[in-house]
Amino acid sequence: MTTTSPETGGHPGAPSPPGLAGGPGDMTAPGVRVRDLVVVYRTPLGELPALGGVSLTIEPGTITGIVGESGSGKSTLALSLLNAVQPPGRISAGSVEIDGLGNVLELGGDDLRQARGRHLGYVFQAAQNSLNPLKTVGKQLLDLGRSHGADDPRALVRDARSLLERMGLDGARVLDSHQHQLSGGMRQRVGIMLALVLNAQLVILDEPTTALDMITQATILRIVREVHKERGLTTLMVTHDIGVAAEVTDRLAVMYGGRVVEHGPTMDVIGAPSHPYTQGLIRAIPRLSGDTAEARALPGRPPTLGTLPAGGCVFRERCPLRMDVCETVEPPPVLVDRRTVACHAVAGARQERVVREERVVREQERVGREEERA
Ligand SMILES: Nc1ncnc2c1ncn2[C@@H]1O[C@H](COP(=O)(O)OP(=O)(O)OP(=O)(O)O)[C@@H](O)[C@H]1O
Repeated sequence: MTTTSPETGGHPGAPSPPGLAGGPGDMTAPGVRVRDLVVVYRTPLGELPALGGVSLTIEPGTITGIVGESGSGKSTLALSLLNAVQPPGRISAGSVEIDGLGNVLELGGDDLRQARGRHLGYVFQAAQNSLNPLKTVGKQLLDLGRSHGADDPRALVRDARSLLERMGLDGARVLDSHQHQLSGGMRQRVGIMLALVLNAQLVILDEPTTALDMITQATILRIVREVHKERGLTTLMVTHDIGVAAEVTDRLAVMYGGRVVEHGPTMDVIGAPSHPYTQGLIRAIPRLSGDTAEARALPGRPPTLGTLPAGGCVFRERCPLRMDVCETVEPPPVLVDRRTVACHAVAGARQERVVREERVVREQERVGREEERA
């Protein structure tokens, strides 16, 4: 994670600092609509897509988890929500509509800095290495507050201390410390504090608990949930750990090869995964699948930018349900049992079920008519 703004070099922070007009009390959790988002990275093989047309609706007030294997595009998607993809990457198509902001991909310069400052709080991967080594955490906090118009530094410090203490740290001591005086886990919690302290309404956390021991991880997840609820936020949490997502999120988006392959209520997705990739992910984690006798790793490897197939389904090489159509046609997301799933086999099975159910209804109607006539 990093809390460093790609644009300003400072913490991008979060909107609506204490005392700022239009503060958190006036705000509601924003919804986010990502449509047909394509992000490419320049490589020796040319520009290759890390996101291949992602569409995802994040409901206001939810904690949405983004899960998937390494390289599936989770961080690229999180960066895109802030219009913060950096070279050699480039957003080449699509839109990201955030309530109250509009399409963030059309914002630039000061508008974008303001948007990040006032509406979006985030912690990116490697946050533990992103603090300024020359300044205490407290000094950096005050700089952050000043650059975002917080008019009550004492309230800011009070809030920061309270957040740090809730995460099991000595708040006053941490604020007086320089980066080198803090462990990696402590710095990670400082990053989370900085993302939350200015009351952003949309908070994006990229792997907030990696490198933390289990107890600290559980504490952080509890705080994220509590603060989310207390402040009425919309929260997006990127994690490669589906167990973490199960504990804290309301909704889950599963990514593979730069696509969202399944998205729906967390309990539904984990309890009865639809997409063959999600099924494989869950089967590989006995404590989620309940199948403690047998953790079955997904066969094969996830694709890299260079090995992603140009057409058809990106998962087909590893898919037990592979059909001819998967070779050539990319499966569009379809609504199945309260969730969207991008899979020809799942869509086909759903279609067959619908046809069967329609046949049953027609048959019942026919019998009913005959009984009436008789
Ligand atoms: N700066 C870059 N230059 C070239 N390719 C990149 C760059 N950043 C990411 N990629 C590629 O884009 C794809 C998506 O990467 P991304 O970091 O978004 O995935 P991720 O799911 O967040 O992975 P991880 O869990 O390892 O962080 C990967 O194939 C990755 O190698």
